[in-house]
Formats: sequence, structure tokens, C-alpha cells
Amino acid sequence: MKIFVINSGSSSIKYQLIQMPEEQVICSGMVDRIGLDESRIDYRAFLPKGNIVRSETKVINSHSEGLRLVAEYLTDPEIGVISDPKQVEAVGHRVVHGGEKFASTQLISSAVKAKIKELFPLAPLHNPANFLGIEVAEEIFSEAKQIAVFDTAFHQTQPPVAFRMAIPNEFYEKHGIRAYGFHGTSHKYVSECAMDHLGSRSLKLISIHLGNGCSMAAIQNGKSIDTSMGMGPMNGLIMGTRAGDIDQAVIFYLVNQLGYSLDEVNNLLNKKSGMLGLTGFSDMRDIQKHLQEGDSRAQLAYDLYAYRIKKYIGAFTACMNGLDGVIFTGGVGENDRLTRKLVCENMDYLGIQMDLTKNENLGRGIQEIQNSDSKVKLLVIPTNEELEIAKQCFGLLKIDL
Ligand SMILES: Nc1ncnc2c1ncn2[C@@H]1O[C@H](COP(=O)(O)OP(=O)(O)O)[C@@H](O)[C@H]1O
Ligand SMILES: CC(=O)OP(=O)(O)O
Ligand SMILES: [Mg+2]
Repeated sequence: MKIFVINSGSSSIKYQLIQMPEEQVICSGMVDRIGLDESRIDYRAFLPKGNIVRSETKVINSHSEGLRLVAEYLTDPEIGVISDPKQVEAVGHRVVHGGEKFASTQLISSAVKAKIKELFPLAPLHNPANFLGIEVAEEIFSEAKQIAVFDTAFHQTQPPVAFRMAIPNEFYEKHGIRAYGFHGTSHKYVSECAMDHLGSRSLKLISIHLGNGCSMAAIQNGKSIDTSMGMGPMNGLIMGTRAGDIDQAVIFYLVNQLGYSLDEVNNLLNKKSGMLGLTGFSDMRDIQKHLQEGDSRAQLAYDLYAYRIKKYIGAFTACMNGLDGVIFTGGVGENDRLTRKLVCENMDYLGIQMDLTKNENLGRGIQEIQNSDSKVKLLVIPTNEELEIAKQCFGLLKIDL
């Protein structure tokens, strides 16, 4: 069965065509910088006759245009991998916010779409783009089953003590104000990999997903029991452009003393803060360059970023009353050795001791980077949200057949 996976972000669409259950990636790529001057499409096909790689820079005004272009690549007589969109049997969509309604993967109906739309205000950077991806895919892959895999679903096992907030009960009961948690597809995928790798499911794990958005999850016996993100994907860790945890007094000060509107506060905390606010750059590779040139702001930003992660490791270890393994994943977690080093420094009280040489010289696949005295396993595990989405879709359709 061919499953097309779409991870539709605010300015990009990541995609993969995967043959299931073989888990064979037929093609993958990305449409980036949608709506900006120079958009870019990357396409990589893995064919028996050899791999084909194409990149094109052109104006792509909308997600709809971007996905249509991807469909043209997929069906191109020379470099394509299918002859007709009808050969795609299912389209799996990453949907960031599923609220309390969706604890599992869903076949998309008009009711599911209405709920995704209702949740726009809670994930304004993500759900509208996810929704658009669904509408366009319904047109292009009109005969395929459309399936939503929610970032929030994996966290629905959290107990009330982790997800409730200390505000009057009616705000939860009538309005669903609570913590939900995100990046669930990634946390689930890497924690399953870790449990397979370590040969046990009775483990206390902390998964640290560090991409553009960053979050951590406490995972006990394979179930998420707490996470650093909340009602929306804003709080917790310091991220590329998001501040993460912030004192509520700051918001009142911005509004009452500095004259900010609430939209301006939202924009400031979501899009202009985090590493961007501290250094002028949101990408760790740029910040590293400045760090090497002796930029003290870059040093402080790195220190703050790692310190916040340490705090959550301490908190989650206390909540689980123990810790067997820490997983680093996401673009930063997988590639940025300095972040991993700063996070694990001076953590021997909690049983965390890194092998600095292993941390510097990573191989491919799952890597252990603790030293021989460490009680806690330190793992670097490449995430694969697309494969996890394909697995979830395949599982759902198998039940349905
Ligand atoms: N070699 C690298 N060294 C340090 N950081 C990196 C490297 N490669 C990627 N990154 C970081 O990973 C981030 C992207 O992570 P990714 O998980 O792909 O993000 P997302 O899926 O949230 O868009 C980049 O913004 C950059 O900060
Ligand atoms: C939920 C979230 O923050 O997603 P991303 O990291 O893709 O922005
Ligand atoms: Mg991501």
C-alpha cells in the first residue's frame, strides 16, 4: 500500500511517499519558503534504476500550488514514481492540535475537519496550514483515504495532575483549558525505538525533541505522563523563535506599561523570541558560527537553552521517581553536540554522565553516548515523524479493512 505523508507547516510542506508495510521510502522532499520571493522544491526519488534528486527555485504562492507541484513531480513520466495520483491509497496528515477529542489517529470526515478548524486559535502557526494541506490533498488524491495523525494524541495518557491548571474548574470543564502537549508523533517514535534498543518497556524515559519547536516528554512504560508544552505549542523549552516558559507578569507589563496589543504580545512571544530574540538568529548553525567568533550573546543563549532543558530533566525525574534513559532528537538534538554536552554537564547526581568522545563522533542510527559509569542511558535517535504517520495510517486501515 502506498501512503503519502504530508507534514504541512506554516511556510513549508514536508512530504514522503512510503510503501507499507515494507516501510520503504519511494520518494521524499520538501517545499520551502512558500509565499516568499524565492520558494524552493526539493524532490528525491529512490528508484530501482538509481536515485534521482531535483531542486527547483521558483515562486510558489500557496500551499495549494506547492502540493500541486509535488503531485506533478510524483507523476512525471521521466522522474516520477507513480503514473497516476490514484495509485496513492492513503494520505497521512500531521495535524498538530487534536484537543481532547482525538486520542488516536482518525479517518478524516467533515466532523473531524470541523474540529481541526475549531482548534485554530490554540495552534495558530500549525492547524491552519494542516487544514489547508487536507483540503488540497482531498482534491489531488481524490480517491485516497485521508487520515489525520495528531501531535497531541500520544499525550492523552497524561494524568490530570500533569495536565490540569490551577484556575477555576469551569475553564477546563466548559472551555477545555488544560495542557495538551505536542510533538507526540516524534516522542512516540523515538521512545519506541529506545525501548526496542534497550530491550525493555518497563523504563522511565525522557524524550527531548529539539527542532524549530522544542518539547520534552516524560515517558513511563511507553506512556506519556507529562510534557513541557501546554495548551498550545508555546511554553516549556526555549525554541527557535518561541520564548517557552515565561512569567505571566511580563505579559501584563507589555500590555499595561508598554502599550502592546495582545496580538503584538502573541507575535513577540511566538515569532520574535527564543533563540532569535536572544541572538538575532533562529537556526543553531548560525548561532554556532557566532559563538565560535566569541559572541557573548550566542554563549548566553546556548546556556539559557540548555539550562531550561536541565530543569525539565530534574522535574521529570522527580515525577517518575527515577530515570533510565534520555533521548535527544530533532534537528538540534541529533546534530548539535554542544547542546547535548551543555545539557548533560554536572548531572552526575541524577546518574547522567556523558562520554564526550562518543558525543563528538556520532555514527548513524541509534547511538549511545553515556560513559561506563552512567546509570542513565543517553541516546541520540533520529526521529522519523513521516514513518510513524505512515505506520499509524496503515494500522488504522488494517483495522478498517
Ligand atoms: N548540523 C546542525 N547543527 C546544529 N543544528 C542543526 C544542524 N542541522 C539542523 N540543525 C537545527 O535543526 C533545526 C531544524 O530542526 P527540525 O527538527 O528539522 O525542525 P522542524 O521540523 O521543527 O522544522 C534548525 O533550525 C537548526 O537549528
Ligand atoms: C508543535 C510544534 O511546535 O511543531 P514544530 O516543531 O513543527 O513547529
Ligand atoms: Mg518538526
